[in-house]
Amino acid sequence: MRLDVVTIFGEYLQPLQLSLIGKAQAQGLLDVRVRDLREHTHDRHRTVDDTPYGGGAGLLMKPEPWGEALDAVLADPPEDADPRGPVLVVPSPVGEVFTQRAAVELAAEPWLVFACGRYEGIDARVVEHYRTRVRVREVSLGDYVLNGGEVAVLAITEAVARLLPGVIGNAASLTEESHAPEHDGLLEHPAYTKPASWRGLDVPAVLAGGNHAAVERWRRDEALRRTATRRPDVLARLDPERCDARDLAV
Ligand SMILES: COc1cccc(COC(=O)c2cn[nH]c2)c1
Repeated sequence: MRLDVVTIFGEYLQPLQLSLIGKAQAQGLLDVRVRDLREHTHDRHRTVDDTPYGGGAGLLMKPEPWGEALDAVLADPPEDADPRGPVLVVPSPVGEVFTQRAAVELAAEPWLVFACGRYEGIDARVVEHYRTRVRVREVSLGDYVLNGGEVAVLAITEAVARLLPGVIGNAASLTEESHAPEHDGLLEHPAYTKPASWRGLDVPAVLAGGNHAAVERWRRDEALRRTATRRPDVLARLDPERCDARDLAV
């Protein structure tokens, strides 16, 4: 997968060189290219922002540098690019809330381009213009505001890259975690490892009992119970076709 990131703070993306994502790059599973938006300014002060029309506090990112930067990115596609071009991902407080489903969708793309907004955001015409040329997804990590999109890019990139074959050693673990479609998006059950007793707290006996059907039943019950108490919105999405009577009794 090819990832292009356009930003004025490239150093924020350094963590992508570490650990699993760094290893994925070394293995050629990921090709991360960071582009400095200021390379696409031509005034002495390398200006990327200006005051908003209609007044209001703060500054907005000007459209021209973004147009030049994104055109330069699109002019250099990877060999395996989709005929529709990349998905342009714009982290933003006004975006669709990012979910594991979105991570799975983005992980299927050969090419993602991230636009990191700063200040109060990017002139609306940038997204408007690029919607006519590529698929654009404005994505929010949640109902809070960051100073820029870079931190969101780190989170989205990690969520997406770990789904790529070969990035995570044990692919089986991907299907057993919270929000995994294979588990109906439920929250994961509590998990335990040795010792069997710790500070007077014992591992639930069923887990050491060797009865795999009982273990699976316990895990499903706990996942349903946890989801019902902490994320009723997720439980509400549960496909009734995939529940048995006992599921609904929990
Ligand atoms: C593109 O316009 C803007 C404007 C303001 C901040 C940002 C950075 O993203 C976020 O704040 C965010 C992402 N998910 N949740 C919050 C982008």
